[in-house]
Amino acid sequence: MLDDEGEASVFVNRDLVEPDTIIDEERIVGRDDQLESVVSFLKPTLQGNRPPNMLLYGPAGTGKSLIIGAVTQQIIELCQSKGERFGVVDINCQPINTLDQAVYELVQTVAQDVGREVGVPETGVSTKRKYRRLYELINEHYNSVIFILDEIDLLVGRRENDEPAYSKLLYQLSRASNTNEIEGRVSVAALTNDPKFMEDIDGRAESSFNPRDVYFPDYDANQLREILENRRDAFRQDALEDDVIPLVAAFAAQSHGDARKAIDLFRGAGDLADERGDEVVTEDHVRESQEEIDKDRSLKLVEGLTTQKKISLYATAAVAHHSNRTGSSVPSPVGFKVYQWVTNELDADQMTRETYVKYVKELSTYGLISTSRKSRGRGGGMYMEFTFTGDPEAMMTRIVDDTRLEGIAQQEELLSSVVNAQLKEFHEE
Ligand SMILES: Nc1ncnc2c1ncn2[C@@H]1O[C@H](COP(=O)(O)OP(=O)(O)OP(=O)(O)O)[C@@H](O)[C@H]1O
Repeated sequence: MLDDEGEASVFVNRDLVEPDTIIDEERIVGRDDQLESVVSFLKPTLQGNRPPNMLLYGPAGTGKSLIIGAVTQQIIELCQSKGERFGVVDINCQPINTLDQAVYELVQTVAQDVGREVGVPETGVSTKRKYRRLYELINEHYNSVIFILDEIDLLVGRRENDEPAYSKLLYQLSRASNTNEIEGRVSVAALTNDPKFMEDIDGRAESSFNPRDVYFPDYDANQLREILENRRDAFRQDALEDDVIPLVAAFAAQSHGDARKAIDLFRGAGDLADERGDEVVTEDHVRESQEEIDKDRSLKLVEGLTTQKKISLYATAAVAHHSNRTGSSVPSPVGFKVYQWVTNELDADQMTRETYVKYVKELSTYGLISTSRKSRGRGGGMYMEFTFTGDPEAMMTRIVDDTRLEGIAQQEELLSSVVNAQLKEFHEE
């Protein structure tokens, strides 16, 4: 039974190992160059000039949000001391499907920051009106503004063959001060995991956005170790066995040097010790916690997906699994063809190719799939290539537990021949 005294915990400040906690600058490790670049790009704001736009790119968990967040926070404070208002309008594009929704999200973010009504309905009015409301709020409340668009590459929009939504948004926002729609100074910082993001941008958007690049490489095990050392005070002084931090860092370094994963594992090991009533976190807690994370990740992922995302993932895994070719990477055009075949068989709705690619790319944030962009050679255009980090067949089995896909699973041979016919066609084109 619960009692008043409660169990002693290995943590004294668990917040420090929560991924969304904003940390002080002295806890930031190994990002001096990036900090310096972002500071130098944004400095003109303090001198009354317009800063350049920026593209912050690099793999997940490498500090992009952290660095831009830390620098803009300082600028807010410095501006405040001069009686000026610097607006930081930060949105994550991952859950947003259309340009219209993105603009609405921007209006909402500003309205909340300045304590005003949103002032436009979410649906039933034009995107233009939403832009107008956005500019109105900004002009009334900020002297200068930065838009931070996280996971920008996932804002693709819905219409096939149309300019992607991210391209339109970047175009509009980055020219809003030239057209005097925003009276103060404006800059746009786009954050992405995709190193070749700019290749997909429309020429018009490219020239108005025209960003300065800041690259965020993976952390190595030493840097991860230092990041964790700097948060050691999340735990009671004597609560960590010596090998815990190096082991957590080593596990995280294996999965692409992602600091978020390191912090999650660090916290997970502590939680496990607490659950068991152990006073000290040991290597065993770390190993078990890592196993739990691996198991949970794919299970939770599949459970939480919408049917459309399940079908997209299933079709992609089917290509990887049934491919007779060496290597199990999946070219997105082939994955999409198989996705179309599966949706036809199921008589389910069919999304556009862009949406299919967006869904599969989203899965890379869970570390189950890695993505890279490929060229088909001269004039052949670009496509994404997906590679599963684990076993694609296990993934298919998980998804089939969703009853609607059982019918497909029973036609394994047919599925396999569809996959290989599509792969053949793709490679011969
Ligand atoms: N250099 C660092 N020093 C200390 N902590 C860090 C560092 N880099 C990242 N972290 C921590 O790791 C977590 C993930 O970092 P962040 O959100 O900035 O990554 P990101 O590059 O924006 O990733 P994503 O592309 O997934 O959004 C955060 O909790 C952050 O505090």
